[in-house]
Amino acid sequence: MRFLTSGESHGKALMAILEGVPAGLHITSEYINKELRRRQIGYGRGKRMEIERDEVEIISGVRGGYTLGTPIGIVIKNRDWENWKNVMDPEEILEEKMVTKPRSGHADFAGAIKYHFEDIRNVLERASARETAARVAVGAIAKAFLSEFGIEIISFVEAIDSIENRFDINNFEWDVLKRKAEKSDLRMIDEEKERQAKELIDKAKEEGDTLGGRFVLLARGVPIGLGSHVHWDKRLDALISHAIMSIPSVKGVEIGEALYASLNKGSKVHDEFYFGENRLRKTNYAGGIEGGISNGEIIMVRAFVKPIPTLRRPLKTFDIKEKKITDGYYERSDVCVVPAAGVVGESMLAFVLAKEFLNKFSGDHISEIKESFEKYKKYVYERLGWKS
Ligand SMILES: Cc1cc2nc3c(=O)[nH]c(=O)nc-3n(C[C@H](O)[C@H](O)[C@H](O)COP(=O)(O)O)c2cc1C
Ligand SMILES: C=C(O[C@@H]1CC(C(=O)O)=C[C@@H](OP(=O)(O)O)[C@H]1O)C(=O)O
Repeated sequence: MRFLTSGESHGKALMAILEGVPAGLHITSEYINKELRRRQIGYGRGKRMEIERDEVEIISGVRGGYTLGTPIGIVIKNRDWENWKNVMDPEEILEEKMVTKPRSGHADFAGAIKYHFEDIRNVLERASARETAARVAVGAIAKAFLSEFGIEIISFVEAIDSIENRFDINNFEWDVLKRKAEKSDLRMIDEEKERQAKELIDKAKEEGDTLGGRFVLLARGVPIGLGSHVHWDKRLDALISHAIMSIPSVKGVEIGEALYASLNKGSKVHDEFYFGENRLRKTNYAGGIEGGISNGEIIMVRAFVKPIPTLRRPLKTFDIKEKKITDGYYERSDVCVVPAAGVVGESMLAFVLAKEFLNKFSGDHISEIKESFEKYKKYVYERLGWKS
């Protein structure tokens, strides 16, 4: 399974092609649109989200609501295109809106030098996280695939602008957590902490500043055996880290309780075996992956999101045309995108897990894959002496 996206932030549309989805998977645009909506609603977003109302058009690969096993093509229109078509027309630039002042923290500076551009817009349009809308559409399809096999992914915001408030992987209820995250526009699970975080976001906005934070991804139902120890590029933790790190503004990825593990003795952090009912561990500090292979426990990923680069009170910049240090520029911007980044994170994790699942249980039609999965499940239960 693989996908590509294309599209500029203020261009006509975003596109994605997802290849390798087996035939027979039920997909509707209504279902994908719900996921797109989840990415858009999030406390701390700016004016652009008031313009966009992301909806997918399925172009290919699906017929009568079921996948054909052919590449799936999707398009999401940019409503803002109407306001930018003179600037962004692919054939002719009808209105100059040259950007020559790079924002620290964005791709502006390095991109303009690398690609020999005088206009930074040629870089920022594609570096923009607008592209993540297409990833969420792809991720929705990956999630639909995983759910056929009882695999579910959720996310929540752990903290905004704070090292406090670390979630305890060994003590939580899945359904409660999911319900709380879904009902909140900051996707936090503790009402009081969320109230405080919103105050921080409001204050940052007032001050013309921005904020980062952390989100957590959890995947349950992942069978033992996705990924592999045999090569560096097959290790599941490495594949997941790559995918999550590729989300604009994510600067750190932690699998399981990596920080805690680095600070404690082995006897405190390794998940000792015991014989339970369909479970062999009491704890899950490893976050569901050992030796690059899923071990049947919940997969846990924590991502560290930096503050948004575009500041209403901009930092000093280096004007690449004038070749001098000067005041930065500001048009508009989000203030905090941790909730949205979490939803993108779900999509990226879903894609990696679906891909690895298909590597292990391949087949051209969902029914073939189900057969192979059921056979493997039976084998695992027998090996472990569990009741089915
Ligand atoms: C959903 C989402 C929305 C974003 N919105 C903005 C924004 O409004 N302004 C901005 O400067 N950066 C925004 N970013 C972050 C930049 O895209 C990102 O910092 C930039 O591409 C540089 O990449 P890097 O932070 O990974 O180095 C957003 C990121 C995400 C995930
Ligand atoms: C459009 C989206 O995010 C955008 C990501 C982004 C950036 O620089 O990354 C900059 C902003 O766009 P604009 O410059 O048009 O205000 C965000 O709104 C989106 O998430 O759909």
